[in-house]
Amino acid sequence: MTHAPIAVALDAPDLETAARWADLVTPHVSTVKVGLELYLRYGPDVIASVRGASGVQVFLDLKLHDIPNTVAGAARAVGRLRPAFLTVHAAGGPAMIRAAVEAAPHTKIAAVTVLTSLSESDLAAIGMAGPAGDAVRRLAALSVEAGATALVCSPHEVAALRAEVGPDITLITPGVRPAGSDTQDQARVATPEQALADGADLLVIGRPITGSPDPGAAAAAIAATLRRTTP
Ligand SMILES: O=C(O)c1cc(=O)[nH]c(=O)n1[C@@H]1O[C@H](COP(=O)(O)O)[C@@H](O)[C@H]1O
Repeated sequence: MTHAPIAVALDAPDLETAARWADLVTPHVSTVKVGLELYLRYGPDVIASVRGASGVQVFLDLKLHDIPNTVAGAARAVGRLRPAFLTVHAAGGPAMIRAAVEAAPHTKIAAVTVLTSLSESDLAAIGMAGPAGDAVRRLAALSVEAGATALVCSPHEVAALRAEVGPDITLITPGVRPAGSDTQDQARVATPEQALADGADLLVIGRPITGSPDPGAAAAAIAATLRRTTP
């Protein structure tokens, strides 16, 4: 059975829970994602714990955002753990993105464009020129120019970005919710089927899977809907 192009966000309060979720979902998905909550609590050891025996691909989501020299040092430090992806904020600018790319040559640097939790009115409040689609395209173009080989955007922008950046850039979409499920703190959302049909390569899904009483079954169910979407 092929693994669905899903990165399960292991946003757990403790390592035991994260490792259990990882064990349950890895038969069904390609990737597990370690974010700030786990990494700040447990540090590098968390990567080996969630990779487990399966050797599943690990996405390290630290959303680095600092001056280029500091980001280079941070990317070098975690690049040794060989995550498949490492996130940086595209708003850190081209020199920062390039510094991360050069410091972690074995990892795909994924530039986060506009957080999926932000609405048009949030963009206005922080003084970012919108609409969101335009901001995402602007940030994506400068990220790719700076050497990023992956981009994080919402499912709303993925079709336009695919047309803009071509087939070789990995497009990653959080803000994914199965039809009828709670959007929680996400603002720009779509279903897994829609995100995939619009050109996403990897769907980041957390609580719809990990909040389920049976995360393995939830991951398998979403994976099955994606198999029906793929031509
Ligand atoms: O970089 C990310 O993964 C990310 C970027 C973004 O714009 N929005 C976003 O939700 N994420 C992450 O994707 C995951 C979404 O989780 P759920 O909302 O529970 O599906 C969380 O771990 C977020 O940190």
